[in-house]
Amino acid sequence: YPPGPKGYPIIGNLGMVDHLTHRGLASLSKRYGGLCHLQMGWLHVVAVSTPEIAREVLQTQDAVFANRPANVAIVYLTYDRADMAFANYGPFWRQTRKICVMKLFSRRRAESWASVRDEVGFTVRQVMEKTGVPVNIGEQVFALTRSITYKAAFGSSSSEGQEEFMEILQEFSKLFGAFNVADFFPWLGWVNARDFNKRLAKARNSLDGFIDTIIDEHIVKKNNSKTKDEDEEVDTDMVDELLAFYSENASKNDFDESKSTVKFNKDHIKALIMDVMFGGTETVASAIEWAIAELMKSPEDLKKVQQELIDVVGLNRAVHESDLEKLVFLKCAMKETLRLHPPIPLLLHETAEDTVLKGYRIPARSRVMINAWAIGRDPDAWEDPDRFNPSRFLDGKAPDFKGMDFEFLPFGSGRRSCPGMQLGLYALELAVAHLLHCFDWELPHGMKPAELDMNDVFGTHCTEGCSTCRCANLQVELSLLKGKEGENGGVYSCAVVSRRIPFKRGAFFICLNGSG
Ligand code: HEM
Repeated sequence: YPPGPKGYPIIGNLGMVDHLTHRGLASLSKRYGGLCHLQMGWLHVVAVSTPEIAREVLQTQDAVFANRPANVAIVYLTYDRADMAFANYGPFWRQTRKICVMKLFSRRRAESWASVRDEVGFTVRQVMEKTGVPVNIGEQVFALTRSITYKAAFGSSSSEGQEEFMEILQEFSKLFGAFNVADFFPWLGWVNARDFNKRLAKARNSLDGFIDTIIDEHIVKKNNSKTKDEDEEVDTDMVDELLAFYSENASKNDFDESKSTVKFNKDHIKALIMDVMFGGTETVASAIEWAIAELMKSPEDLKKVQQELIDVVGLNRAVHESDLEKLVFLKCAMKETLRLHPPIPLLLHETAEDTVLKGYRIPARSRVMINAWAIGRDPDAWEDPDRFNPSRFLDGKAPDFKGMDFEFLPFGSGRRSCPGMQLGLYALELAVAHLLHCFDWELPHGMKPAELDMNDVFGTHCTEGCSTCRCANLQVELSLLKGKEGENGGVYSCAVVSRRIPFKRGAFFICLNGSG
């Protein structure tokens, strides 16, 4: 195996589970090199932290590394990987991805969504009402991207039910990241199986209850519009698009590239909608928030972006989509933000078979974590890597994020790269352009740019706080594995959960003390 810290018998490096973050793995790579191996129970974990090895994984041996790892909760909550993000590489994934890229994620389609424009306009009006008082940009933009994806999925006029849906998503994200012994020791699956499985079933039932009704309403609408006028143009949402492929009894095993037809059942539609909600909400919100934070910290660059907006758009009208292509410096600032703060800092892949990488053995079903965050700050690839400097992208030879430059991977590269890139960039650029064009910003309470806290928290940023972990930023959830509730010596699993970030990756730990 590649070099890595020595582990204990049976549990291996499970005690280092808190190192499975972009920062933790970057620090291990300083010690063990760009390819590092950890043994987490039965699970082999391989971390990749250099552009050169990333190229080998995402390009040279792309097919071997193109599966996705999934834990017990993910398999159950995605209807046995009936979605695109967690489906393993194969005919089902290939055909589903083709349809999603053509029908759901194209830039042309995004631009036709009134929802992006309307929601950005709504956010601007909300900020306007708060002129003179501090605005919580993070909360504001998370609400924005939540609304964009919700309306794009279910219909542009509906915000009814959004809160209920977000609560369901929140429970999903807690379960995706909850510590489950079976993920590390499959033969210990019985330890907390009953309670955990009950929670999983409850969460999936809530989603079924919510989306099945929406799908049924869409089917009725589709049948009615057929009887009215076949050629009439109707405003379609993602459910409408996917229903064009609907067949009640479709099965994943029907997917065969020799057949030209593709059929989805309700589970596929639900799982694909969840991909969009998880993939497209927090990623874009986090990028907008970091972009504003970095520009607040760098007033010279902020001034340049605002001057460009004045030159291109003027001050007598709002920014329009067609302006975006001309906003060269703004685009550079967005690239620089994604370099320093990739919203998905670790690309999670899994090997389909045994392979050899840089002379080391990598077994089948290894979890491969490509550290896009560390690679974006690699001192061999970037000059002054930790400095926010959008001008570095003015040079035509600067790396691009389209997937061919392995030192810059905010959207990944190769087969599993982000299919929502165009859509994500569109929402990101439009939102930042509007916020900087409509308002002058300053830090609250006389704070100086140098005092701005630019630390990040891996995976979760809880807005609720929690007394249990004595840390105001994290909300943790304990579930009793052994012993009595509240008594010392009881063994708990303790998952860091969050209200804000739907996709939590790996930041969990075990408490061995009943008092918490
Ligand atoms: C700034 C915005 C975004 C960023 C930085 C981003 C980044 C990423 C990254 C890094 C991956 C994984 C690539 C890999 O494993 O190699 C990914 C996958 C994915 N993204 Fe995005 N994303 C963004 C926006 C979106 C949007 C708006 C959508 C949908 C509406 C979306 C849907 C997906 C899906 C479905 C996948 C899984 C693809 C697959 O496994 O085949 N993303 N994204």
